[in-house]
Amino acid sequence: MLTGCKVVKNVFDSRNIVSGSPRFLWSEFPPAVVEPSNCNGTPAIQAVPPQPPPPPPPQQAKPQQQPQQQGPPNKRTTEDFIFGKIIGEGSFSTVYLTKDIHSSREYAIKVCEKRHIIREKKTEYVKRERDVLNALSSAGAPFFVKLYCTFQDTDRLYFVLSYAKNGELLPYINKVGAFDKDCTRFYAGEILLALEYLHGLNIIHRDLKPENILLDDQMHILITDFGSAKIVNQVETLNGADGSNGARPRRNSFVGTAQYVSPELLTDKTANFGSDLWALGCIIYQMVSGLPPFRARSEYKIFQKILALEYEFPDGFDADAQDLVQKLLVLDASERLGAKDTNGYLSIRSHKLFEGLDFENILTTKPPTISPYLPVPTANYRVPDHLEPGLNSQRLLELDDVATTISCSFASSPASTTSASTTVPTSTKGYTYPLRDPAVRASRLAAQESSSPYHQMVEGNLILKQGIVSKRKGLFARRRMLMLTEGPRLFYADPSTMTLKGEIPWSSTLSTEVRNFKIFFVHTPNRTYYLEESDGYALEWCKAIDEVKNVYYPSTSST
Ligand SMILES: Nc1ncnc2c1ncn2[C@@H]1O[C@H](COP(=O)(O)OP(=O)(O)OP(=O)(O)O)[C@@H](O)[C@H]1O
Repeated sequence: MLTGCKVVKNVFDSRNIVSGSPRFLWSEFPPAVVEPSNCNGTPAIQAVPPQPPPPPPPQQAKPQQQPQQQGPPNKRTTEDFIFGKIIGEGSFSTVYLTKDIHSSREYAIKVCEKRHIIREKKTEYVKRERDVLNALSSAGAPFFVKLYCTFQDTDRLYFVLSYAKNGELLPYINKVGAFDKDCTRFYAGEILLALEYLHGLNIIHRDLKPENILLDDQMHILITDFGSAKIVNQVETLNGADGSNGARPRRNSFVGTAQYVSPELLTDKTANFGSDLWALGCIIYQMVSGLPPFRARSEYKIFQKILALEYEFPDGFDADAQDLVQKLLVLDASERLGAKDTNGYLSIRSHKLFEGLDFENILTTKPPTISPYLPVPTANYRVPDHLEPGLNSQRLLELDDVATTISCSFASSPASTTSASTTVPTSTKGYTYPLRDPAVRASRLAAQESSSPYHQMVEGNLILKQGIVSKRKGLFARRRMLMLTEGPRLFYADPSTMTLKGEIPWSSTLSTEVRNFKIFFVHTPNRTYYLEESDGYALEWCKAIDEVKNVYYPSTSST
């Protein structure tokens, strides 16, 4: 069993951590997490008789109606906070951004409906989350969401938590596709230190995944979701005598986290500290490659792959990261790297992947900007010096027309994106986009309808440019037919199965970036699409997309 992390504790004890000193903040609130029963004399969670539909979410407190106080009250209520936007929703909770009216500090308040908790039998889950957060917050643990206090009213429980301003880690991985090595090193390092700390307090998280790793305003991690956690004092088993044992009943119902579950949880229904290290291995793999290592269409198949240790490293996977992942994704938990360390995870810390990372000062280190990992191009890129393959003269004429029309730079408002008939903006100068002659456009549309197998997939819009590209997510690439149409729309389909796979969402902020002759990016607010055109026509794609953008979003286009 892995215990103790003296080195880490010493480091952390010596500083004020993350967003403000926990001691200072605690002094503003009840000195320890207030047991709900202390707040207003009623038990934390109790059965309530059936009632009318639950009341609406907490209303904004009205500071001006508050009685004058000498500092904040000892017992908190919703009146002490201004409730702002919803920042997240769990299966039985809603998380609000709030502001403490006394200190003006921002907090995330997790609101749980008691009736829902009881109906869903989540009482143990909620209690465990409170207990673990309390233990961590009392210890002043960095890298974790802090629980400042809890309170309740008749219908709800309230957890006042530190606000992780930058949300979850997962969208950051998805946005860039895969982290570069600096980012992987940094975030893997912080997660490792968090686990050292957690395990040093004899707590196993048991549900570590990128969705449960939040980011504060400085982009340092704040781990959350301790409903599945376990404070270890004896044998850690998920299956207690009563069949519930306080653990989330997930043996047959892993909710979206099957990818990170350790083999021992599947075989023995036991979790140990090494189970979190397994999850760390999965997360490092995902940061480097873009996807978790064990993937399949069903949970059952994912479990089979986990038990068979069936996963692969895609081309371009960093060698140091690969070595560490291989040492963490080991079926026998006692053989995982770090499992035999008695003084923190020193063997993991000294792994080559972490070379150069200043663990001791990581909290005061500015996290690296999250940047995509760009595999070194392997092929020779040539400057295209002839016409685009596959384009016949008819198609070229179409593009000519598009370019001519666009160069008129008429002022049209962004069109709706539903169908060809409604998406053709009319120029104020008498031109019709995309072809000057509506009759020509109509005949090309008719030709497309009768000859293009993609006509339905693009919802009947006229295809302005299409071609095979490799669409990458991290280190994984898929062959796709990319189609730029009126609308504007950017569809992609699987050319072998002839199925529509998705669409790159257009908005005024969509932009392109050419990386080299083959590789280009399409940036959208939530994701950067990494596309590779194997014949070297990346620039042509960007030009076409930019030109179409000029037409539909003339005021936001830079050219
Ligand atoms: N302290 C916080 N700061 C910022 N966002 C948060 C915070 N806590 C939770 N969230 C956001 O709210 C969402 C819901 O969180 P919550 O803890 O209620 O549920 P969950 O753990 O994601 O789901 P479940 O309880 O069903 O497993 C999270 O996914 C997260 O994005």
